Amino acid sequence: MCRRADTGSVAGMIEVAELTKRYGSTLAVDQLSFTVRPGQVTGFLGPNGAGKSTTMRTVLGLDNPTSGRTLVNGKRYAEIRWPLHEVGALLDAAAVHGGRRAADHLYCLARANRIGRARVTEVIEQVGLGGVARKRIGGFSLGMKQRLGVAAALLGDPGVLLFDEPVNGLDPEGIRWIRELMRALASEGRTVLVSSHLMSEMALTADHVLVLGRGRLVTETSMTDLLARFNRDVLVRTPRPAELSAALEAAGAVVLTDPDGALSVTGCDAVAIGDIAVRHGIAVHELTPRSASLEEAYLEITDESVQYRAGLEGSVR
Ligand SMILES: Nc1ncnc2c1ncn2[C@@H]1O[C@H](COP(=O)(O)OP(=O)(O)OP(=O)(O)O)[C@@H](O)[C@H]1O
Repeated sequence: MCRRADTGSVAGMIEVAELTKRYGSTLAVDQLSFTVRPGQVTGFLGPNGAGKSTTMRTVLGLDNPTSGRTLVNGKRYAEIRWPLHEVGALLDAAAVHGGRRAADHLYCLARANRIGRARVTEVIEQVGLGGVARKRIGGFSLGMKQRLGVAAALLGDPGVLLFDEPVNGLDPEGIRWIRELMRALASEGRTVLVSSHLMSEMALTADHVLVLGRGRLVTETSMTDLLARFNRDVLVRTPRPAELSAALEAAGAVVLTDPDGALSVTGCDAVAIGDIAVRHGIAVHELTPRSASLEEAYLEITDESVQYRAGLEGSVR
């Protein structure tokens, strides 16, 4: 069961406030603010180099902000007495000591956080590594290392979890396992923040989405709203295209005629198009709302951010 820190209304929350991180002349994160809430999977989306890992590393106290702050359960990471009990993370699964045995790696972490050996056995079983617990990590596949990383993240039964690109390099079975795990953790009331550069991946896992572009928050929305925003047009097939086009245009729609005679209609939804056709006594053989693919939608959003920034750089500053 999920343990909760006694921190009032901020329990289970990740708060990023006005976070800026520079590496020399590189502005990795730029005045970034958002809050991640419990009980849902929050997707942290953005192209490579957008600043997702840097933000996560800062939340986990592995990097210091240039300015601004990050809080978990209302505290800076460094102020959390037994961190694994409050926040678990899977960052770079490959970054483990290959000479160690899997169980010993987890015992070390457990001891440092006052966690008993029984819990180590429990998480090893939970992630499906029971059969290789005494084996050296050096011989593990990436998928097994990923499972070991997840075991480490779950060790203290934390209410807040961060996963950085967790499906990278996994086989289909491993990918499904990670997705189901994240959904299960959120349904237990935990806060789950997961980064990805793939919109299609997020569509299958996330309830809520933060989109990052060049270190800035480009958009924050529910996955349902994001999908709805990218309804593109309605495909209409009719034996009387010229008459239906005229009727639709008279109602304010924009109508394009495809080479095969089908109509692409914007500015009018499928229901309104159907009603107009009936009013004019025109038969309709197909009426299909079309939306941009998720990847197209994502490219459109992140592209907007690039243009916006280019515009800014060329203006008042
Ligand atoms: N330790 C570092 N030193 C110098 N520059 C860095 C460092 N870490 C990140 N950066 C730079 O900061 C920017 C943001 O990188 P970051 O890894 O946070 O992005 P990301 O969205 O996680 O992308 P990716 O999916 O490729 O990891 C990039 O330009 C990157 O090159």
